[in-house]
Amino acid sequence: MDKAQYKNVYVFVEQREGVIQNVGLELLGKARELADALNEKVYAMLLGHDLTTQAQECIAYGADTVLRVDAPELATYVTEPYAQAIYQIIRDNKPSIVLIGATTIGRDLGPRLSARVETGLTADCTGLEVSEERDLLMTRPAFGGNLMATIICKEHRPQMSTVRPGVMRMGQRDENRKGTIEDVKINFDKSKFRVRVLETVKQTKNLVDITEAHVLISGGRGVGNAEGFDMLRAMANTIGAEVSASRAMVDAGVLGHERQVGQTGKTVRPDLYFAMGISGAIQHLAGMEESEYIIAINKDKFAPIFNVADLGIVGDVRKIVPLLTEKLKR
Ligand SMILES: Cc1cc2nc3c(=O)[nH]c(=O)nc-3n(C[C@H](O)[C@H](O)[C@H](O)COP(=O)(O)OP(=O)(O)OC[C@H]3O[C@@H](n4cnc5c(N)ncnc54)[C@H](O)[C@@H]3O)c2cc1C
Repeated sequence: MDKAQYKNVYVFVEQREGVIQNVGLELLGKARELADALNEKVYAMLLGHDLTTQAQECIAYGADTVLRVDAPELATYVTEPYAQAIYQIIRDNKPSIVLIGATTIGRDLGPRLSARVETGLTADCTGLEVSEERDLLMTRPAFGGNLMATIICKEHRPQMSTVRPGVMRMGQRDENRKGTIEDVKINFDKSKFRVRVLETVKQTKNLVDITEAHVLISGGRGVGNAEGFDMLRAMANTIGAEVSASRAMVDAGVLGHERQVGQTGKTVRPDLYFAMGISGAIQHLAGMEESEYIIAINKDKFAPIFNVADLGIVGDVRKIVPLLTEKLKR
């Protein structure tokens, strides 16, 4: 493989019902950094049907060129048409780097594409950088989060990576940024289409998205039980916060998995994160240490959570939280 033929950073910008998912914009920000370091360009791959202003959004968030594929086959996500479309783009353009959000869609699409273009894929990266040799250094937790592994795709191109939502910081939106939009036509091989979407049924249960919350009050084993979480909810209600939890409390059935913070839960980056009775295991920290401001309450002054906290309170959450809630109400 002649690596010199491959250049530029490509991002799969996921949209659902026409709405660009934040992870796509976060990846455009990271792609901008990588492309600037390599002196290359950022390409957004935007797939869907009846697309309107989404391509301009991609430019505002850092894309130099948007490759827009607007086709009825791409109206809703189905693996084969999406994989065929991106495969054709990769084959025809030879990108050096391809970034995909580790959403349910990205986790389905990424491996299929990497197999098709015969390259490697590093999943769930938490850090991406360019080495002096211009290779992509893809860092991700390994061995249950106990160490960080940096992986290089030395012999193949493109270098492919998935990144979970919330891990990279979204760049500043600049509506005056200039870029180009190219409409790409895909020659679909419909004989390979094995799946047809007959109906989409929306989840009726109102699931919160803790990654969108500005303030999160997270409880761990130190909060104890459902009653302890009622106390956290009362505090959350006074300041318009959301409640989340460590895995220990999700495994205990106190909160649903959609509210779990950490390596096997969600990665969050709120303005303010309360860690209540959470020890600060590495798998928990992996999901919240990038929060703007962290307040930890723990009765053990040696708890590792205090290493990442901006403000630490050594004491009993069950005593402190009601007092804090009263003060906040006032
Ligand atoms: C592969 C793998 C993936 C994992 N993924 C995740 C993940 O996504 N998210 C996650 O959170 N964990 C995850 N874990 C589990 C993680 O290792 C820890 O076991 C878990 O985070 C511990 O939760 P905790 O802090 O609530 O409980 P503990 O570690 O038991 O800590 C409880 C803390 O509460 C304090 N405390 C007790 N009583 C009080 C009180 N009255 N007032 C104040 N403080 C009190 C204690 O001092 C202690 O520090 C994962 C583990 C593995 C192996």
